[in-house]
Amino acid sequence: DVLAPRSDVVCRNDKVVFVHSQMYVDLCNNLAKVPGRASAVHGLIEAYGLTKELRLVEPRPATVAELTSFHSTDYIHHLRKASAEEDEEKDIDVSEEFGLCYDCPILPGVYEYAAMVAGATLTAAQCLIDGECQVAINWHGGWHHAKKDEASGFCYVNDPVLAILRLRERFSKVLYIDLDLHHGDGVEDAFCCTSRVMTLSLHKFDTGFFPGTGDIQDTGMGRGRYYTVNVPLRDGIQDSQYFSVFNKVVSQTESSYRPEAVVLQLGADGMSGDPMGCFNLTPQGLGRCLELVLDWKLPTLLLGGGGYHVGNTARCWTSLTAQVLGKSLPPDIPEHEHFTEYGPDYELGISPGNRVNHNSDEYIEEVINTVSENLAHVM
Ligand SMILES: CN(c1ccc(C(=O)NO)cc1)S(=O)(=O)c1ccc(-c2ccccn2)s1
Ligand SMILES: [Zn+2]
Repeated sequence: DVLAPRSDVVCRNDKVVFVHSQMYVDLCNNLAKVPGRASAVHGLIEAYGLTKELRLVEPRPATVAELTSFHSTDYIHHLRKASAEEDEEKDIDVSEEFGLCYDCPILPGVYEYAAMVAGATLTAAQCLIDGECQVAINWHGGWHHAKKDEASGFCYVNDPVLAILRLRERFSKVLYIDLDLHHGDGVEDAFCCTSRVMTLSLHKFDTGFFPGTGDIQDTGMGRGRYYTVNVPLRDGIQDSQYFSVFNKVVSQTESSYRPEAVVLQLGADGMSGDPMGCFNLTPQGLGRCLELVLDWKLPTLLLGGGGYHVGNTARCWTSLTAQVLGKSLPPDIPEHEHFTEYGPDYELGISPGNRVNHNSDEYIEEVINTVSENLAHVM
């Protein structure tokens, strides 16, 4: 049965679902941490003619009931109330209650934004459950730090958790893979005590680096022991080493866990040139990771996440969208509304920087061996 899909969800349509509407892009443009990124991403995907190859599905906002399938009612009600208040009425609420301050300020309309992002990710997950597609994409989702009752790290609602909970209604085992520069702590916390969801995160792990969790010995608790996998990495890692550790760890994870569906968070803040300035990856490196997951032919949900160089994030997610479609793209950025974002080279490719790599081969070897020993307990 190696070739047979592992679940009885037969995909009736091989079109890739791409959740999109202009209103959704506008909302994300204005309220996400990276203003204007949403339209740059969509603009480049459209400029390369990929939207014609995709099945565009309009998002709808998540309901309170859907949001509170993970988040607390108090938190969601507070978010909705605070979001609705006009500036002048609102006493300057810098209370740290619910984490709504500093990195996650209460901006007018932030509730509508968060509910729409969550609704978009749930729309994508539903298409997979209904067998409408094998791959569904929401590049404006992937907000992996939000906790049950707390906004965190630019994340107000944890849409990956909501999607996994929805997928679990249909699939007995769901694998979550997080390739953002930062540890996917909110998703790990949500599922650390269950073996029904396996969370695997490759991320930078270093003293004082946000969020500070995700060390290699954090492997889950109780029935979830060994179903949390953390791959802590250092600054400067490049595609080849990154894919090498990804390939070894994720292949062993898939063969031992045998998931029925996959959620893949593809935050682009590990790209060379990102203002975070940590990893030294290119879209080719993430693309090799994506290829490995797509080869499993499982229902797969692709999400975005971080990515603070607008042009490079659009380059990355456009390249990955083309890869899902099996299309190769011409190297020169097509003329379009956001063309100036791509200067001075105006090319699709991103080259690695010549930065110091703090991941020795010995370190990588040791990480792989430790993770492999832990995975031996997974059945
Ligand atoms: C709130 N922080 C986060 C949280 C989450 C992310 C993220 O991308 N998570 O996936 C990024 C920064 S933070 O304190 O580390 C930072 C805020 C601003 C940062 C920054 C801004 C410009 C250049 C480098 N770093 S880091
Ligand atoms: Zn990040």
